[in-house]
Amino acid sequence: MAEKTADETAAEEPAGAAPRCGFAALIGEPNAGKSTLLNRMVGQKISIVTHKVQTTRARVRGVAIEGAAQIVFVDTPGLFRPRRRLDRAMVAAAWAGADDADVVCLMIEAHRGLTEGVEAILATLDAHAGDRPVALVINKIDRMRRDALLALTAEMNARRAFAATFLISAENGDGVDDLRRWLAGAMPEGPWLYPEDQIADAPMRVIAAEITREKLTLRLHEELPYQLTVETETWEEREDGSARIEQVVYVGREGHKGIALGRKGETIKAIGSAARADIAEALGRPVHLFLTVKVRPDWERERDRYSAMGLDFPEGN
Ligand SMILES: Nc1nc2c(ncn2[C@@H]2O[C@H](COP(=O)(O)OP(=O)(O)OP(=O)(O)O)[C@@H](O)[C@H]2O)c(=O)[nH]1
Repeated sequence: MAEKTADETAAEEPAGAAPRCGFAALIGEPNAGKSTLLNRMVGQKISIVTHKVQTTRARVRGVAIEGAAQIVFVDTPGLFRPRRRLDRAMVAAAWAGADDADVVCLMIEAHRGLTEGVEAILATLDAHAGDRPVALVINKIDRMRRDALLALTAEMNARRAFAATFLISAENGDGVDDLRRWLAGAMPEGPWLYPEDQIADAPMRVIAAEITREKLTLRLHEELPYQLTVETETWEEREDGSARIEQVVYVGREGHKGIALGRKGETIKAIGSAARADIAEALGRPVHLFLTVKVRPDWERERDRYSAMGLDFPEGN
């Protein structure tokens, strides 16, 4: 038997190709399908998906492995015209994610095409992308005819030269493997950043809060769309292997507290049990979840609320 070389003993990656590893950012308007795509590529639910816009608040990352490459995704909040302070923090976080990445994917919705919002992103994109490759990802192709898709591909590429264009459906998986393979090839050569079994690096407390917020958003629909945030306050590992978690739901107004609690606390109870089930599944062990609803009219102006969501606090008014 031939003697082992240093390379063979060190590398966990598949033999043959040199290991690659880098960062990829998905940018796009709210609701483009970034979280759905990320969940599909990464294969685990780490960023919440709802029919609502602007659901991604924390900069949650996931890692996909493709052959000898590891792709670290920065899941960015949707990009839109900022109006409030929180909006500005989210937009700044999205661009910061793009600035950190080796490859940027601009995701648009097939049936909406080149919207004003996409135009606004294109106007800022070059300043952020520099020389790095930018791929165009046209999502939701299940909602559009093939000839119209080809026309949109041509229109977008006439507007800007993209390194590659992918026609995908994040929902049913069409085209996603091609995109992942291309991203893998675009990653710089270098050692892997994460061991293979560690695929989400968002702290579990943040993921647990995101899960509860997803349940609140699903249950409360139009009643309280963005004026709430969830924080994990305490997390206690218990001897029997379960976790005891206390979370606070911050709402903006007294009236919203009543909506979140529901009659005789039924709403928050249902939300709590749905969230508990998902958190227990994500953790792989039993969870005791305690939710409290608090009114905090100024939470959008408080620095601590931002750092709890993994966002920088924007200066100014
Ligand atoms: N028909 C169709 N719907 C999709 C597809 N991908 C995502 N969606 C839906 O589009 C909606 C938004 O998807 P998300 O993944 O939450 O979008 P996002 O870009 O992460 O949204 P923000 O977090 O608000 O920025 C959800 O209702 C998805 O089910 C797709 O390929 N086809």
